[in-house]
Amino acid sequence: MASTLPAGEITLQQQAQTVISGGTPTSTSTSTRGLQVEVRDAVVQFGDLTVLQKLELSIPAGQFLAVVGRSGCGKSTLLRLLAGLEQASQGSVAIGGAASSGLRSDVRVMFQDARLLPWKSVLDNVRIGVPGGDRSKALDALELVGLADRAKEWPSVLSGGQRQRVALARALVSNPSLLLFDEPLGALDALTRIEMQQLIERLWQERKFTAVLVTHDVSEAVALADRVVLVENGTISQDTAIALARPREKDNGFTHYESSILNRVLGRRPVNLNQDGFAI
Ligand SMILES: Nc1ncnc2c1ncn2[C@@H]1O[C@H](COP(=O)(O)OP(=O)(O)OP(=O)(O)O)[C@@H](O)[C@H]1O
Repeated sequence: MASTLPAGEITLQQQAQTVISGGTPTSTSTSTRGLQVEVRDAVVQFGDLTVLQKLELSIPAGQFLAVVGRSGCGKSTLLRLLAGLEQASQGSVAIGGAASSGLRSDVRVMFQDARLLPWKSVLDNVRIGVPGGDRSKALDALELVGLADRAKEWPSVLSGGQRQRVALARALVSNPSLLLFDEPLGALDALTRIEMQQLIERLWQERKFTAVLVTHDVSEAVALADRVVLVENGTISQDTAIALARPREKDNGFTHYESSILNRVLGRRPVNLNQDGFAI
């Protein structure tokens, strides 16, 4: 039967076999090291629409990078390019020094919707992400996200935040070296969102994977990232290193970064802030 899905879309079952599992698992190693990412002159087009235009981006191993920008600017396209789900028509993408040619077992993606398989238990959803469906590793991953006691339940009885925790466990269970987050917290309430941010930050610090977070929320980007890049007109138009200690407080330094990036996203003139965080 011909597929009725739009181009580029994949079924839940295919996701289970590809994005979630990252292609054919090749390793059960528990040691994680972040992968370096190099994007050179990348062009991505959909028909007549050029979404990424000679984009250059270099991410050192282990860095936490956030990608912000207006809706439709190409953030998810960039993430999909790194995941091997899109191909550049020009330019190149190298992950860990190797030219990217599709899905890799050491790269995982976490999306805004948890994309759990409804006919599988919480535990079995996490087992999808690990070579051989290793039960004890899946339980360990559920423990990491605080949901080991829900292992036998169906995804349908979990809250939205709990489903995202399961998705995080599934992304982490094979110890990826590059974890790509596409607005994973966008649909969560404010408190759950902060808890999930703290969880992601803690796991990133412990596991030392390279993280790329696409988010609409500049505050979230400044809270989590070592560096925030703005995508505009198909390329990186602003690149800001966030020199703030962790865990980050919403103090004047935080507000300074947040306003400067937000003003640029919105195309406003730069605002200088006094030491109390007020515009001058
Ligand atoms: N598979 C596709 N086929 C055709 N057009 C596409 C495809 N994927 C993305 N686009 C188009 O590319 C542009 C960038 O989309 P993308 O999802 O990368 O933006 P975004 O910055 O992530 O947006 P948002 O913040 O709203 O999620 C949009 O105009 C979108 O319609």
